[in-house]
Amino acid sequence: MLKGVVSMVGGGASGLGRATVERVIREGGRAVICDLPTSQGAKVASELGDHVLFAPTDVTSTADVEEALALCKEEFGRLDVVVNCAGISMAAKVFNHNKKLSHSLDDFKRIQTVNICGTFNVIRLSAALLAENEPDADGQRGVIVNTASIAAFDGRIGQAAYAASKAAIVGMTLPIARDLSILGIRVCTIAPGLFNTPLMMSLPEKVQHFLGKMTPFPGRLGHPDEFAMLVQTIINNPMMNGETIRLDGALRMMP
Ligand SMILES: CCCCCCCCCCCCCC(=O)CC(=O)SCCNC(=O)CCNC(=O)[C@H](O)C(C)(C)COP(=O)(O)OP(=O)(O)OC[C@H]1O[C@@H](n2cnc3c(N)ncnc32)[C@H](O)[C@@H]1OP(=O)(O)O
Ligand SMILES: NC(=O)C1=CN([C@@H]2O[C@H](COP(=O)(O)OP(=O)(O)OC[C@H]3O[C@@H](n4cnc5c(N)ncnc54)[C@H](O)[C@@H]3O)[C@@H](O)[C@H]2O)C=CC1
Repeated sequence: MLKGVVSMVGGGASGLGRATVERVIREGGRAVICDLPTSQGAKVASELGDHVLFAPTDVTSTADVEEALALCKEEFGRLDVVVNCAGISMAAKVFNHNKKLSHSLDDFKRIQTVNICGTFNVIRLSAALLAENEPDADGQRGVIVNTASIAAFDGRIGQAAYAASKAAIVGMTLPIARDLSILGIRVCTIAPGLFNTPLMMSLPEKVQHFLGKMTPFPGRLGHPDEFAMLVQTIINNPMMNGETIRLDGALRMMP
């Protein structure tokens, strides 16, 4: 049950973030979708009804995130849960001998900026609104769930930039949970394996096929709502804090 819970979902217009918004609404909560102006955020919000708002947001922008938080407070009066799903990916070898090509430094920086700095920016700005909540019997005021990837641990050929960004999210989970514990805000990270989303579909067919066969059980891509189910579990279990949870069907990616 997420009845009455107000959430803000970075990257909520697509894939895992959208599935999270849909589950929050199904379970009686409300949501603010924070996604790019060019995303499907407005369409998704209108399809899901009055309990969902769209805040055009680049998660790397202080002004955008502050505006999204102000909209949340104005329209819903509070914020209980932040889910950071916004993220991008790219693949390139650090040096491709076939093509005599070094990895673009700009591409490397772009991935870190969105995935690490975007996640950090949403956390650092939303903590104040979460902290305004009346504490529950445990003293809890809010929950933050971030999204890493199994690439943080099993990064493949071509995934230096992406894996680095996801390992950083894993690395900052515990210190941020420690920072915010005094306020009663829990922080966890999910490291998904392979899920059937538009981002995954951007992979070359050969890589998708190769990886899909790799998941021991179930031998398939995950359904985005299976990610959202774990978000709900984290929200509902007061003892889950400061940890990264793999959600991957026992997949350990090969090189
Ligand atoms: C249109 C390209 C878009 C790429 C975007 C990638 C987005 C990744 C989405 C991730 C979504 C989130 C998923 C997640 O968090 C969980 C995961 O991490 S799933 C793992 C995803 N896997 C990857 O990201 C692998 C990325 N690597 C590659 O795609 C390639 O290695 C790379 C593009 C970096 C290099 O390929 P290429 O330039 O072709 O290198 P070569 O010229 O050396 O290729 C020689 C030869 O070998 C084949 N090959 C190269 N890399 C791989 C590989 N990783 N797996 C299988 N085969 C590979 C290549 O196709 C050539 O074969 P030919 O027969 O000669 O064509
Ligand atoms: N699909 C998969 O198999 C896996 C995905 N992940 C991670 O899960 C997260 C969600 O991925 P998917 O749902 O698959 O991708 P997706 O591409 O379907 O959704 C990502 C959303 O993030 C938004 N976004 C991108 N940059 C943004 C920015 N600067 N500000 C605000 N929003 C931004 C996009 O507009 C999009 O709506 C990503 O962080 C990804 O790295 C991790 C492991 C596996």
